[in-house]
Amino acid sequence: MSIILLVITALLFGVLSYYLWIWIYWRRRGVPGPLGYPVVGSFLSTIEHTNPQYLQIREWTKQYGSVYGYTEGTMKTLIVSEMDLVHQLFVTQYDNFYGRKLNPIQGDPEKDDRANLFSAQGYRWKRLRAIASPTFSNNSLRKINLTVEDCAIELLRHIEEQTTGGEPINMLQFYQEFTMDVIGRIAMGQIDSQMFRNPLLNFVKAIFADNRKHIPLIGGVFPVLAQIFRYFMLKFPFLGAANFIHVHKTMVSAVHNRIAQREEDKNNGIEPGEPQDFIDLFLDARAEDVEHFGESNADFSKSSSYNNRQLTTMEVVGQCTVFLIAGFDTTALSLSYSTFLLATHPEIQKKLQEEVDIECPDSVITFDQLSKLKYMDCVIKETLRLYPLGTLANSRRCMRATKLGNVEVEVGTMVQVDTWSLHTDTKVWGDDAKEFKPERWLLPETDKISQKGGYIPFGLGPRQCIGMRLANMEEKILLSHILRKYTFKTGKKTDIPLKLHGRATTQPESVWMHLVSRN
Ligand code: HEM
Repeated sequence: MSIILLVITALLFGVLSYYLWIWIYWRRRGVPGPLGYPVVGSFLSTIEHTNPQYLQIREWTKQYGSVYGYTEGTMKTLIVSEMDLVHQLFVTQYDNFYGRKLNPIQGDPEKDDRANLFSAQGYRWKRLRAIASPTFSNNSLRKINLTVEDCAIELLRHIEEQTTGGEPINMLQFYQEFTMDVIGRIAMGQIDSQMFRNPLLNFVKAIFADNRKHIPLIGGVFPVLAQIFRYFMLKFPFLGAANFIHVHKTMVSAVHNRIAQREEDKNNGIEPGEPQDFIDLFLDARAEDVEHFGESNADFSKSSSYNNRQLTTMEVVGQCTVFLIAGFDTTALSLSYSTFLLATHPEIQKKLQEEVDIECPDSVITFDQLSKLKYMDCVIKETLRLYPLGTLANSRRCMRATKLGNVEVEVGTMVQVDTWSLHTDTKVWGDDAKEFKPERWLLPETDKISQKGGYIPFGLGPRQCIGMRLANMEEKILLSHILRKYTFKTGKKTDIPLKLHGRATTQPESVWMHLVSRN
């Protein structure tokens, strides 16, 4: 009995010592930062939906400087907000940082059959990126442009219906309907518009909502149990992943239905036509007989000539799902922030309306007209400078021990860019860094800041956001259509300043606007 007690005590002591050792990881290395609490580290400060983690990180940067570290359970994260270090992380030291920060609950990016472009790393990422890239080429976007235009006109119809009595509307909700419609139609075979009656929307929205704090917590604090919990979580939706499982299952059946349809067409001698959506595009790259390619990342290097261009069925599902999730929320938020900034800066809104009136005089807005909207570009860029809503993705995992600035970074350490601080750093942007000034983007030196790592709303380097140009196109088309007819005006219900919340992305709670007709 006493031996059992002794063993248990020794085990407990060992486990506790391990957690304490990790907890003071950055202190041991002489790197400043918040300590938080033993075992959980700073998790309690980064996990609350009402206290967005990236705004918390910005607060810590004010306190600890541009390079500091914190722990979340066993996860060790170095925060950087210096332009030079960001450039090293994403570009010059890419080979040392080719993975992204992931919680162990998200699965093993090298083995998981559901890995997607966002989570994959090394060879696997390279293969997925090579297959997905043509989807966002100029030619593909030109075709997608027609669908986006169609969705914009449909949204305008809803706006008209719901603002006839001069009532304000929550633009965030309208933009979510729009982006969900676009991505549903281009990613997953949705035929017609389902605006304001899309059964999938609430499930996708809920993925970004606040009911799953225990999931990152379990993954971060008990990485050894993460895979077991993940297994049960995906089997039993009540454990917290119900919304994700629903979206995943919907995608699985959309992909399987399409495979069956293509088989039937083939048997009936019908030639495959042009790909209709992302499912078709990815199915064209599907391998018949492999379940997982099992690449080894051991000798991964940027210059490798690895060139397998095939996908497993589960990878097809994974790609479409990640495009649905990544493409829906981010673009709707970007539109919402632009709307808020335009309404609170009427002179800028007027200037933008003048540009749209001149460049887009006809009822249809063409792909080529979009490149003429120079001031619109400035407005969108400046919005994302002040509200870099997708900061979560601006992270990397150290894959080879190296040095970043003065800090020795060990394999497995995560590095997160504090994009909110970087984007308003007065050393980079000048004294007016916090002001909304789209004109700054007319100066050639501003674009140089982007190349040097000072402006990264879509990240930088080989893993830069693949949907950047699609998002830009959606925003330009929709804003042009709206601004030709209406002027955004704030009202009693508008939160000024915006109330921000969120975890994966940083979102306004609402963006209530009056849409005043220009006629
Ligand atoms: C305003 C809208 C958007 C913002 C602000 C945004 C932001 C970001 C950021 C910051 C990254 C990380 C880049 C890096 O690590 O260097 C990223 C990656 C990614 N984004 Fe976006 N994004 C947006 C729209 C979209 C859209 C429309 C899609 C797809 C339809 C998309 C799909 C992805 C994917 C798949 C990745 C991972 C790329 C990779 O690792 O190779 N995003 N995004």
